[in-house]
Amino acid sequence: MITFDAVTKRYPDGTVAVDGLSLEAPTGEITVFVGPSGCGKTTSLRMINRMIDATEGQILLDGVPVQGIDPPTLRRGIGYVIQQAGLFPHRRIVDNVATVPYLLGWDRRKARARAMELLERVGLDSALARRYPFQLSGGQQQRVGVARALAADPPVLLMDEPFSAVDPVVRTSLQDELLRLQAELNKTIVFVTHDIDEAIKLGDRVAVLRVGGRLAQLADPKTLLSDPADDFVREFLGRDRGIRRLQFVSTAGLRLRTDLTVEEGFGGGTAEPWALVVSADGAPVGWVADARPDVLEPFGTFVHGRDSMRSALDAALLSPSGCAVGVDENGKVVGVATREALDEALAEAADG
Ligand SMILES: Nc1ncnc2c1ncn2[C@@H]1O[C@H](COP(=O)(O)OP(=O)(O)OP(=O)(O)O)[C@@H](O)[C@H]1O
Repeated sequence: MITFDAVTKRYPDGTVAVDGLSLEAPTGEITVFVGPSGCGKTTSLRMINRMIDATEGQILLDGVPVQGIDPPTLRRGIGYVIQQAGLFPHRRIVDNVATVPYLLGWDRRKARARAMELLERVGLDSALARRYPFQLSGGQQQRVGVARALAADPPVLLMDEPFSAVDPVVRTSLQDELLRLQAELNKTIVFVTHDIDEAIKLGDRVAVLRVGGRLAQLADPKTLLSDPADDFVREFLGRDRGIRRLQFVSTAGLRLRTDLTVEEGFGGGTAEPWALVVSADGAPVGWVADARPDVLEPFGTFVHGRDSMRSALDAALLSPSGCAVGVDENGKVVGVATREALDEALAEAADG
């Protein structure tokens, strides 16, 4: 656990970057620092590994003040990932990843074997190991950055806007990869971003900071969206807060109808204006309207019980029928969520 205890950082020119910050980043969880530019996120992060020293207050690592630990020893237990990866340009990828093991005096073979294992872990082809950083895409370089930070298996990982220099598609896959890795590794991660969506996706807990380095709110993402502490947090969360909150509402209780499907090739219809055509192996094929039985209309699916209400609503909006198709993990239709059922579930979500 990382504890900030009334931490203040005043730079020599008088700028107060962080002001009386107290919070805990629990072991094995991702704590995200988010806030507008200049609110002290990077300063707070760098005080953990003593790249910057606090002016007042203290930071404790599992109860031990970091101030009392010499920086090289401290940093051995703390991986650090920054924007644009910060790789050494003249070292091959494998040697970039093995940097810390080399510093720790591991023999070359063992360090390289560890690097190769990590490259695979972060989803990189082993053929890339012999390349130099400039021969990799931005997204691949970020993965190498993560692999390098994990090389000595540190219990703590500090990540400073690690994914903000890549395009949105790559960014999403890097975020997914981090969550997958974290499910296996259970590191104590402190992650800095200015992107509230990234914070909500990745954080077990999210600390919203305001300029001047003061904590505006510390909460899990669901609470943040449903119960922002004040106008600043509400504004920072953005306009579609209500919709985004639905990503934390399960579809397990969403009522499905099974009488709105027809088997492909059998023709006929249902008593309703719309019927969902389903293939012989159970996959959805398309919607047909009463009035135009020969035309297949588009559909949207969600995995019932696994995906969120946000996905179900999105699926409904993709189809002129206004209904969302519930499928199982194998993509087979389990039922249809009608507008009424979605309405009911949304009303419940609004109450809860
Ligand atoms: N070395 C320094 N000397 C003086 N002021 C500094 C120094 N480093 C940062 N600051 C100031 O401290 C405040 C917090 O900076 P910090 O980099 O921690 O913010 P941030 O939230 O990470 O910002 P961004 O999202 O723009 O990276 C800013 O006002 C910044 O200008």
